[in-house]
Amino acid sequence: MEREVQRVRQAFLSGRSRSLRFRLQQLEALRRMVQEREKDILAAIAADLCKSEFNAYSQEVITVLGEIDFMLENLPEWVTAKPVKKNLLTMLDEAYIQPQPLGVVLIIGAWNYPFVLTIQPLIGAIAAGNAVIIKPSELSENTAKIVAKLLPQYLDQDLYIVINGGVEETTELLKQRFDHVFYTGNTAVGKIVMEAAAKHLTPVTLELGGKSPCYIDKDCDLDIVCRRITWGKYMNCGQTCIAPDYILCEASLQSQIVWKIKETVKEFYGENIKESPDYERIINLRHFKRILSLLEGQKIAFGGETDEATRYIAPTVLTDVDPKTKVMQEEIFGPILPIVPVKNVDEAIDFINEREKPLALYVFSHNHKLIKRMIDETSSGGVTGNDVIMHFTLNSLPFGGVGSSGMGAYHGKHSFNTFSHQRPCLLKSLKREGANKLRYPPNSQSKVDWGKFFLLKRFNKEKYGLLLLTFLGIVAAVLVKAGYY
Ligand SMILES: NC(=O)c1ccc[n+]([C@@H]2O[C@H](COP(=O)([O-])OP(=O)(O)OC[C@H]3O[C@@H](n4cnc5c(N)ncnc54)[C@H](O)[C@@H]3O)[C@@H](O)[C@H]2O)c1
Ligand SMILES: CCCCCCCCCCCCCCCC=O
Repeated sequence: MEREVQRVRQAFLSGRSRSLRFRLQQLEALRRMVQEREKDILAAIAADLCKSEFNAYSQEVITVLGEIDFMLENLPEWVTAKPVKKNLLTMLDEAYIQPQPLGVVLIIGAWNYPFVLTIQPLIGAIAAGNAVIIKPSELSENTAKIVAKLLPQYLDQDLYIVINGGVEETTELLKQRFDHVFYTGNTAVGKIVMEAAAKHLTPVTLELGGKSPCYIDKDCDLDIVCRRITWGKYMNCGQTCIAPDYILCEASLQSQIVWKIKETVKEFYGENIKESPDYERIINLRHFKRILSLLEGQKIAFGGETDEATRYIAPTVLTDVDPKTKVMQEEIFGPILPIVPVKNVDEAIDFINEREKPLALYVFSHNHKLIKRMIDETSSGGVTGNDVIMHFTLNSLPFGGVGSSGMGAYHGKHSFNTFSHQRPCLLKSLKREGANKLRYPPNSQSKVDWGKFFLLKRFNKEKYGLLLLTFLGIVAAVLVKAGYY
């Protein structure tokens, strides 16, 4: 493992990943890979999650292609140095921020959307000029294999490598020194990743999970609300980090919600859900059994059917759920939707704030003020009002968690920033030494007074203020040079 990381570091030190031209070429090659090998990629995702080609394409491939195009379009502007405002003491100097690659980045992918959650961070890391070691999740083994097979056929083979394996390999990898670790997965492993990275003072991005609440106000169109929630909850069989985990609503709405979700499930997946090409399966037996254990002692309003051989769990809704029960203590990450009755929006806000900060928050209402209030008085990684999931699709929004749902963010420019160092640069001249005498010892009250004036004085009319300051600067420089201080 050490040798592999060393090889990638040597490739980074060669400097070839840094030029804009090279980054654009690699991103174009990645796009070609996705387009030319689309069938292989979709087949691998299907084998891992029993996902139809249509679903895999719209949930994973579109996002990846959109992200590459967005990078190609904007990268030339992002990589350029950005001049910054100056003060009087640096008026004649050059001051700018230069984004630079961090170095060698480790990306640990997740299994639930095994392609997009591995490749989208890779796009950001390449765009920022880094070398990358990619560790796909071994739970989605088919996608892991196809990623390891295809990437070297299209990308630089020393700068971007794939290492496959499980806990043992990840543990070994995490002993190495990286310049950034980007991990997507559960909170417990997130802590392990952060602890290992801390040994090298390596910064981390942790894309974790949590129980994302969904508040339904009584002032809303329940037909539409239930259709949107049904889509987001049962997509990928509930194995979505930002799936609505549970519903909070007034008790009087509960039976209507149950009925409308049940009808929508029929509309989406037909009478025989098992036969629907749009309904996925649970990734493995361990997760299947974990999800089933969450049903114990619950009132099942509909659903609950299971088949261990195919790891099928039907779309399920639970009513009058006691917040103290197991299903409300951990992230469900499966097709079970508990409804917890609350008295009103105040109680819903308290309920959310008494728990760990979730990755997403959903609130449905015609009342825009109520939505804004929910946003103001709670915290979560992201929010979608009057819909679910969709904030993930907008690459102008940073995607990430807060508190126990994660740290850092990515997508679009936010990925570029995550994988870049914003290097502050100030380039001075070796001339004009007179002005510098102001800060050299021996110090004096008049030097301090001039320093205060130059560095703290604010002028309303910036243009004229700056001219005046420049003039005063020259006077000060002449006085200092002439030995008046
Ligand atoms: N924020 C996001 O974008 C995002 C995306 C997908 C999933 N998630 C979260 O991920 C969670 C479910 O997925 P999961 O794959 O983490 O669940 P999981 O419990 O199936 O985790 C298994 C993964 O953890 C690794 N692992 C286990 N022990 C380890 C150790 N000691 N050292 C290193 N690695 C170890 C395994 O190798 C494997 O890859 C959910 O909480 C979900 O919300 C978040
Ligand atoms: C054919 C219509 C296209 C609709 C696009 C819908 C995109 C959904 C994207 C879902 C991706 C969710 C990733 C979540 C990451 C965490 O698990």
